[in-house]
Amino acid sequence: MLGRYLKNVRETAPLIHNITNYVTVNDCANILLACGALPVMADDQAEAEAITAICGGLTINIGTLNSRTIVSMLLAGKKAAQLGHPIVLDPVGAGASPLRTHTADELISQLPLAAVRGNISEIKALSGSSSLTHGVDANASDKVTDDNLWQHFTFARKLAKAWNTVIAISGETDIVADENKAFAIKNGSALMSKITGSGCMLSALTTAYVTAAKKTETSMLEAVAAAFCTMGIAGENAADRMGSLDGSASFRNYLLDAVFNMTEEELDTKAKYELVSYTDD
Ligand SMILES: Nc1ncnc2c1ncn2[C@@H]1O[C@H](COP(=O)(O)OP(=O)(O)O)[C@@H](O)[C@H]1O
Ligand SMILES: Cc1ncsc1CCOP(=O)(O)O
Ligand SMILES: [Mg+2]
Repeated sequence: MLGRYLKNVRETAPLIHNITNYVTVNDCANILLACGALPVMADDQAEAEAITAICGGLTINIGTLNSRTIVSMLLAGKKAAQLGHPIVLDPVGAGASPLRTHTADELISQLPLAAVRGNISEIKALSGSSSLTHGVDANASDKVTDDNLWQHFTFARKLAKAWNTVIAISGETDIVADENKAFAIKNGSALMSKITGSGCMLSALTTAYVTAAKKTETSMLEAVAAAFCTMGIAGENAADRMGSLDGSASFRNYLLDAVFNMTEEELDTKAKYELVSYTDD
């Protein structure tokens, strides 16, 4: 059932505006091209609104935020909201410094977000729960496991309701939730945490999928889950390709190749998830 969301991306080829960090910007542009979308990176306040206006969706990634780009994020976000374009926020490093946490809080309170995609420590830091973000990586003590899965479903659901968005938490087990339903996704490879950018790429991919979902009037929640399964399956396929002399640089290339070569059928058959619908309040 998720394969059609990849088809939607390839058929609509959405142009995505990314205000993102200078560490992984090239990977984000390439993964958008690999899935069938088109990227444009633009973070100057003099053009942020104009670029947003010609695009279909917006990614805001605070990975290397600064006082200049924060203004651009808000300008582009407000323009996107005015035009009804989906916005995905990646709160990279929220919890690691007051600037990151306060900026992410401000973006969440001022913008209508289609999804907030972060690792568990970033999302916990923004929820007000205690969390020790490990720089831009999740802290091992925050990990989602089979034993605490239901606690995290409840946590994500409450936050989705409070922020009126899809909460998309990545890790070995991903959680993608709105206030009514939640996916627990088990695709992926441990090698994905050995490269920088797997989370940023996933956020850009998520923007492509939700923008295509908006254009085709399909489900936002399922679109985010489809982006997560695409990334996870791509990680598995890339890991399968690793030779004896391959390391993290090859893995990064194989990951892009795997998204480029992903088929709708593969997404349907290899996606590993549990879908929970809530019946109570
Ligand atoms: N140990 C793991 N096993 C399987 N997949 C993983 C693992 N760690 C991360 N991933 C995958 O890597 C991608 C990025 O997630 P994550 O590392 O949590 O983001 P970030 O880089 O923002 O911290 C997601 O698709 C996630 O499912
Ligand atoms: C290392 C680093 N520092 C600032 S942004 C960034 C990239 C983070 O990328 P990801 O969250 O996808 O690993
Ligand atoms: Mg990240």
